[in-house]
Amino acid sequence: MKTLTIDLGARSYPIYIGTGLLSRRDLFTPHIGGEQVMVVTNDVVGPLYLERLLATLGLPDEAALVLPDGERHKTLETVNRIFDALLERRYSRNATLVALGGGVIGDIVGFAAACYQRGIDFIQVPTTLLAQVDSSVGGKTGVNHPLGKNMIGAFHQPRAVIADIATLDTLPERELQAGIAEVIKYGLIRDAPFFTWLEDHIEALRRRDPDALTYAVERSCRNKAEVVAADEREGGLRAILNFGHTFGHAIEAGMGYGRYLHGEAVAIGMCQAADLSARLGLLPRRDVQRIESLLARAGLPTTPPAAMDGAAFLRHMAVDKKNRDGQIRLILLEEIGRATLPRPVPRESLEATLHEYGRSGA
Ligand SMILES: NC(=O)c1ccc[n+]([C@@H]2O[C@H](COP(=O)([O-])OP(=O)(O)OC[C@H]3O[C@@H](n4cnc5c(N)ncnc54)[C@H](O)[C@@H]3O)[C@@H](O)[C@H]2O)c1
Ligand SMILES: O=C(O)C(=O)C[C@@H](O)[C@H](O)[C@H](O)COP(=O)(O)O
Ligand SMILES: [Zn+2]
Repeated sequence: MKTLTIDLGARSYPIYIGTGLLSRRDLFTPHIGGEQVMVVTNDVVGPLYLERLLATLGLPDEAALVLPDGERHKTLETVNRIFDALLERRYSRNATLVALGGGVIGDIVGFAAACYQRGIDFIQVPTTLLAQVDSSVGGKTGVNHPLGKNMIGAFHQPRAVIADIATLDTLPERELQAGIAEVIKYGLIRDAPFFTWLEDHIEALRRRDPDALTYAVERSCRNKAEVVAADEREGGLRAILNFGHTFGHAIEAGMGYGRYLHGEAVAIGMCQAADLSARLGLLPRRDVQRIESLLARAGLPTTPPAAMDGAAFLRHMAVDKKNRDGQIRLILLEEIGRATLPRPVPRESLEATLHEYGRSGA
């Protein structure tokens, strides 16, 4: 097992990465403050891993809450179901929530923990590659609004992240690929040697080679932890973690939540952001091809759906959280391994990228 620490100055918390961790009670107990614990999961992950986790924690079935699966349930209504359960079961301020699942469960449960009685503890137990490399770390929590992705949320850090790589054995291939998109993102924004490593090991990752997976999770978490430690609330540097997301979130909201997986939408968005970077003379065109080629080898889409024309993109990008004074700002690449901070871009260049991808779209 590897242990990383995310250091936020006044606070820090561990990220445990390894196999068999769902059975390691000793990893959980130091991060549970009181006697009341609720494990929140969904109806896909629950049947796979809930019984084992409850046994590890010595909890009865009544300590669990099973929510419906899917991005379309990442809503305030679902968060309210957690509040209902906490209140009906008389959970106090020193209770701990345990989020068992992918990024959707982690974001929902984290947000419920941020709000219930003005904030209770929670532990992230991520079971998708995407959640293990990205969403479980860093404290962004929240839910979607029909008009915009993750529009209602809070920063609320978990007490610990416990990433059991063995849970990835049951992950559907499409979900694994979606997670690889966020892994590739770290190579693009701040870790060129990791990008090269990914070019050499993408097939090993896709066939779930345990060493390759463990290495990718650890290196991704290390990158994320360093960025979040430097800028917890996205005053500056943290925005680079949003590379490709301005386009990607537009696809998720525009197509209807759940039609495109988050990682798929981000993969397309990273191609668009790379193209725009080249148009603006920041990134060599050959690097755009290198990026598209690696994403395609990962089994990811690289062009947007035909239904997302330029106008649809611009409508959704108009509510991006990085906008200032109503102006769209984008993260660009100066080279593979070096991202810019968010910056306004000339409208005609943005429209040229949207037009180019509109023409090639599936
Ligand atoms: N908070 C953050 O910093 C952050 C970062 C990246 C993404 N996100 C959010 O994360 C979400 C995407 O997360 P995701 O890709 O994990 O999707 P997800 O949570 O929907 O999980 C994907 C699917 O896999 C299932 N699943 C989970 N673990 C499984 C397992 N071990 N075996 C079999 N099936 C399993 C889930 O039930 C679901 O059907 C998006 O809402 C995105 O906005 C948040
Ligand atoms: O942790 C971050 O910061 C990120 O931006 C990570 C992203 O991969 C993630 O999708 C995040 O949820 C996006 O946040 P948002 O603020 O753009 O909603
Ligand atoms: Zn993301």
